Amino acid sequence: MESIGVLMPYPTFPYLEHHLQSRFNLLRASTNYTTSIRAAVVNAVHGADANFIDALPMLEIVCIYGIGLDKIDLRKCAERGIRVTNTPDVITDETADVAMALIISLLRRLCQCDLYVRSGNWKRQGSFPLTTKFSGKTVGILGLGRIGKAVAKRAEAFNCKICYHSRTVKTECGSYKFYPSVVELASNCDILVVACSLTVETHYIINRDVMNALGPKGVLINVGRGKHVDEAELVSALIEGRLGGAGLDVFHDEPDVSQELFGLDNVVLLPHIGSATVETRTAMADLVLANLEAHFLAKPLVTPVL
Ligand SMILES: O=CC(=O)O
Repeated sequence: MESIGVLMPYPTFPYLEHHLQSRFNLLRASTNYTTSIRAAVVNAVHGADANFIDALPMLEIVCIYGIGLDKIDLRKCAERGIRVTNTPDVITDETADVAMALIISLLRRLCQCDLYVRSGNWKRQGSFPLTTKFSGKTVGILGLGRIGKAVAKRAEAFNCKICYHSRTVKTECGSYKFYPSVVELASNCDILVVACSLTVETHYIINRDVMNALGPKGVLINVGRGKHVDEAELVSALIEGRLGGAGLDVFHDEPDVSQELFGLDNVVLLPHIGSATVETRTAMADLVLANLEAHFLAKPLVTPVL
């Protein structure tokens, strides 16, 4: 397979680059090589749009090093008969762990606590102000797919009540209460976790009405995509005290983050680290490699999208 041209348009993870380089003809920029490129490895954040795909006439497969499909022109891939794979399952635990970390950091104000100790304020000013308990709260989950279910399982271990809104009722999750709308879900939970995929239907699904329904004591956690949330409305809701807090791993225009959020005490902001551990990124890379090899050996793809 050493002669097969595989394009990786931007750096990802040295382990993946090393294995691609040793097994394929790894090309890092498409210029001048377009006709020899038969596969592309992209991440979920930059994706593969119509221009990218059009520039590669011999492209047979797009392997996403990630799960989100919102930046991939799936219609164009389908038209051209280009196969698409992503890396589901292996990122579930990690992303759910980050959701839990955001909830606890936000409610117990762990970032401020850390600063309190480091700055010497503990010694100077005494005990840190009281915070909010997490165990036993009601957790509402938007999107009860793999990640949503993993968040629910973790929250159950904290004696939380679980409710959700999804496209369909999940009969296998009978102990979780289903709400037919996001506003109803938000009205009936303390913590709302966004764990659905970004589609035309879920774009800005967290709008002013949802934030108002969640209310001054409610908190929003987003481990999905920034564009699930109307970020300008979120800033207003937090500043005006209509929403209690937000824990965000994803933003509308990453890596640009609304500056107003920096000045707020009731937010925890992470740089899109849902799957960012050595263990998970290695498992994701192994899946990319397995899909590429399966494709070029004419075997069934391991995790096909198309
Ligand atoms: O956000 C990350 C992904 O979609 O893999």
